[in-house]
Amino acid sequence: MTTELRVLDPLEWDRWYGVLELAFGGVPESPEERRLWQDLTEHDRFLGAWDGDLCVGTAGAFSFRLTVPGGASVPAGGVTMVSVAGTHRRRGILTSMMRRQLDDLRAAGECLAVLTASEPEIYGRFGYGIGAYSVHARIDTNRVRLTVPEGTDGVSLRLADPTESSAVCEAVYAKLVPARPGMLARRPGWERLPLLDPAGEREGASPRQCVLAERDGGVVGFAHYAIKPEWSHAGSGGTVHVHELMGLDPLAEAALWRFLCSVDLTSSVRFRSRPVDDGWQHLVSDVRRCEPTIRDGLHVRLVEVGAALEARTYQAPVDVVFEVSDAFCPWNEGRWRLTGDQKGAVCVRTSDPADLALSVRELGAAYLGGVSLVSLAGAGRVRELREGALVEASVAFGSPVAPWLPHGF
Ligand SMILES: CC(=O)SCCNC(=O)CCNC(=O)[C@H](O)C(C)(C)COP(=O)(O)OP(=O)(O)OC[C@H]1O[C@@H](n2cnc3c(N)ncnc32)[C@H](O)[C@@H]1OP(=O)(O)O
Repeated sequence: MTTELRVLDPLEWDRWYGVLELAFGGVPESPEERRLWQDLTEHDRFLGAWDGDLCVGTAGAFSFRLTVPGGASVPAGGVTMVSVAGTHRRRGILTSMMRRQLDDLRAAGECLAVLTASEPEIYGRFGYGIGAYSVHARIDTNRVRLTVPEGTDGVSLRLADPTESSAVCEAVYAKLVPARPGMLARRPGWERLPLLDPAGEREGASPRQCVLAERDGGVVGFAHYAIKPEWSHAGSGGTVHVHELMGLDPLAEAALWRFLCSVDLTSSVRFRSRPVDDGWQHLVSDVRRCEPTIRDGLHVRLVEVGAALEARTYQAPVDVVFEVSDAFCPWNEGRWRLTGDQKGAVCVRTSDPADLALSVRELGAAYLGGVSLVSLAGAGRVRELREGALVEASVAFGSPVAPWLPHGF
């Protein structure tokens, strides 16, 4: 069998997307969700695998800008909509699409590729490491109390229509993007993503609601949420589902959490995909009862090791030589000397002896500062060849703010 890989023709989008839908189980998406993804498709960066006139594989890359430690906004290919038809699986089609895509990203000068995975096992072989994790939890508001910081009462709250308040919410979001590694600057059109609320997918919950946090006449935070009422003979026990919560400062965030934890006729607040260092954990009286669960979030691939390591800064001075292995992108293989600090970095090829040996996958995991090189070494994934180099590099790579990607793509 030969399959041909080619750039997606906009006229073929429906057939192409149908392959993706089927690979994910065949439940049709709502027309509004389908329309959103069609509008966001960057056709010249999306690929189809064709067996004759049959589409059998899909993959795309969005043109993102990703915040890296130090606050720079770095071009990154956002790998998405990857699928292979069930009739054609395990014949190397995914591998051929990943090959073409990474070559294309490199040619386009993007030193990073990122994705969220349907299954974490798929992408390690292509050099992706898990660079950001997220937390899911459920606050039992009958049992768990919230203690908010002094000054929280200075934040006022106002219910708003999610669509009408989109611009002010986006302004808050935009201010937060440079402050946290892993966040993506919104491209035009992406402001529609948080408003996506297909009626058929609410599972008994209300339409999306919005509360704005305000101070001194300005919006300092917002939450998007839905309420799922529940009644039994014992009374009410509804759930608040938090879809997004963003605050410009701790008081705004605390005011929003307090509001969500005190919605009448509800007894729990559920959320998925919050940062691992989120403030709510320190506001609640009983974190164990909230059953926090950690999950892989953003997978990171250094397409060009040198350029990627130069694009971020380092929280402590570092001068190390990495011996990098990268079977899938051999142009990265070999020794690289990284020298850097909080102001900037230089990463160049060297023939000096190596201090640390690792694969590009571990560099991807450590890149955003949320996974320490020491912990990777503890699993045997990083080898220290010069005493002291591991701690030096691990400290330098760390980020005071945990990396986080608030949404999938
Ligand atoms: C960023 C995103 O879009 S995530 C979405 C990913 N897509 C999905 O989950 C949809 C459902 N799954 C699929 O469509 C397909 O099974 C895919 C895309 C995951 C894999 O496509 P295939 O063409 O079968 O992969 P391919 O044949 O290139 O496999 C390459 C290797 O990866 C392995 N592999 C592929 N998929 C998986 C998997 N889900 N779990 C573990 N290993 C896998 C294969 O066994 C193969 O290993 P080998 O080289 O040692 O034999």
